[in-house]
Amino acid sequence: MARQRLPDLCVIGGGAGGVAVAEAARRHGASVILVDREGSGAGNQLAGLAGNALFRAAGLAHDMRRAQSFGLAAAEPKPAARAVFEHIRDVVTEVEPRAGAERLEGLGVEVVRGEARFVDRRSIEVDGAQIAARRFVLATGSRPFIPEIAGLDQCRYFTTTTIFDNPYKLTHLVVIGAGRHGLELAQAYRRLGADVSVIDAAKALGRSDPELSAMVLRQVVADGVKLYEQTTVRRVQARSQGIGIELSGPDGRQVTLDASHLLVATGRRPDIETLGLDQAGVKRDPTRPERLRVGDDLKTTNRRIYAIGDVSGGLRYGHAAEHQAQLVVRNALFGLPARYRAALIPRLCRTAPQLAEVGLGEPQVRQRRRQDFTVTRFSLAENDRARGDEEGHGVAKMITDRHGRIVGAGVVGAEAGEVIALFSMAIANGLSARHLAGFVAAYPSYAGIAQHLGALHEQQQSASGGLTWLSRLVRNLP
Ligand SMILES: Cc1cc2nc3c(=O)[nH]c(=O)nc-3n(C[C@H](O)[C@H](O)[C@H](O)COP(=O)(O)OP(=O)(O)OC[C@H]3O[C@@H](n4cnc5c(N)ncnc54)[C@H](O)[C@@H]3O)c2cc1C
Ligand SMILES: NC(=O)c1ccc[n+]([C@@H]2O[C@H](COP(=O)([O-])OP(=O)(O)OC[C@H]3O[C@@H](n4cnc5c(N)ncnc54)[C@H](O)[C@@H]3O)[C@@H](O)[C@H]2O)c1
Repeated sequence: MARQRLPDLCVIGGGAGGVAVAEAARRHGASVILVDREGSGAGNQLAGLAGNALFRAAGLAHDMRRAQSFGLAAAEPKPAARAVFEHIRDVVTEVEPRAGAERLEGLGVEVVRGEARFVDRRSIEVDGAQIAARRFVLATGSRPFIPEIAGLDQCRYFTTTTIFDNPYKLTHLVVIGAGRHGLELAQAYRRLGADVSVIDAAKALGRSDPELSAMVLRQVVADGVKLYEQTTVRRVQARSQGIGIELSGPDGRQVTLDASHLLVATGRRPDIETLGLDQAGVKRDPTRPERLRVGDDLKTTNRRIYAIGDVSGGLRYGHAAEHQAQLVVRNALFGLPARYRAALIPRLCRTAPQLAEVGLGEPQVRQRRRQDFTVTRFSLAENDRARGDEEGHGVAKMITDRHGRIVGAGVVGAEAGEVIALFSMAIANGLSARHLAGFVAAYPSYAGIAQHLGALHEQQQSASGGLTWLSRLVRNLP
């Protein structure tokens, strides 16, 4: 057995979260070993980047078709599957080195390629070599969850990551799972010319505020995606040409779809099975054993081992993993308190229109004591930038507590992912609607939506009594 090493931190997994921990810890002078089974330091984040390139191509195709609304001749984009695939590959290849092992090594991180497995509470084994460390950070991400569907194991199907490796034309893409990933991809491939059907056993975009998700679903269906909700996939069958997919609808009606390709987008699960966690004393969540038991301080049941990013079982976003990385480094290196607040993490669905949410939504508020909260709404048709861009179909909602403090927001519309950042910052800093009303956004801009919501809230509060006595007093002054 090779000699043991004892760094300050050993990070397992070199994706979004692991790389962020390693970088931050090195900046503070800590010794860091990062172990990754691919050795690349890329993880699933490149899938996000590939998605972005695909959605941009799909957005352009859509704009070409609707160019007439802007006084230009509309044109059918004639997408070429291979050219779109090459575009996506080029974007990823350009960014990849920034996440790569060489850059980390340049920063002084020791990168070890291999599969990590705990041998006891303080050490792992990688390819026969043992590494003990003062602290470990689990950042192994997640893997696709593949449901048990009769015949699925006999079929070729894409997952939300492998679909980007496909250079061929998708004639009829059937997507199982209408969560965020399934719908984003369904709409994009539809706009790039494929026939697309999406099936969900429950409600499409069921994690989001239904009022907001309904606006997205309307557009996705208007684009020509066929949506089957509350529908079970009974069996899939590989045929000499394509795949047959047998469905059973909410009314018990049976339908068979003829697909050229199948995408399984039924969610993901933390990647923990091969880590030997029992040896390390890291326990699973008893109510959801596919997850770890992780506290707000991001520590597992072994206090020397943290879990961040997808493997921690919370919101699965690159920015969540990076935020958690900063908290862990503060705690592990300096003993500073770290408390992860999921309420600060923007949740973005990159359909068109985009759907972005942060903190509490209206459905959660309704479940709580509703009188303690105010929901302020603003139609994007009132925002001159959205109107000018022909993007007026949308709505923004802000949730405030009884002191006017912002506790949540949701936006459907163009650039929703940018607008939501203002609300995320407001929540992080305990700001209230008054602060939003008082900031100045450029005209015309989508950022103005946040300012308008703040101003609306203030007007509504003053109309309901708060400031009326003051205005009466001022009017009566000589
Ligand atoms: C298709 C797709 C699109 C997405 N789009 C977005 C987006 O637009 N915006 C966004 O914020 N998020 C997006 N996400 C989510 C985002 O990619 C993840 O939340 C993020 O990458 C999580 O970071 P992580 O560090 O937890 O895991 P990852 O980035 O997945 O990294 C995990 C790493 O751990 C390694 N590993 C696993 N097990 C072991 C082991 N035993 N030993 C050694 N190494 C191991 C893996 O090789 C991998 O490199 C997307 C995800 C997918 C799948
Ligand atoms: N508001 C939010 O909290 C929010 C919003 C969007 C995205 N997100 C994040 O994005 C992550 C990834 O989203 P995702 O789309 O990969 O997963 P997901 O879990 O959100 O969606 C998976 C979908 O697949 C469906 N499904 C599962 N098994 C099925 C089956 N056998 N047949 C048919 N349908 C089936 C589910 O009903 C669900 O709608 C989420 O886990 C979450 O972290 C969160």
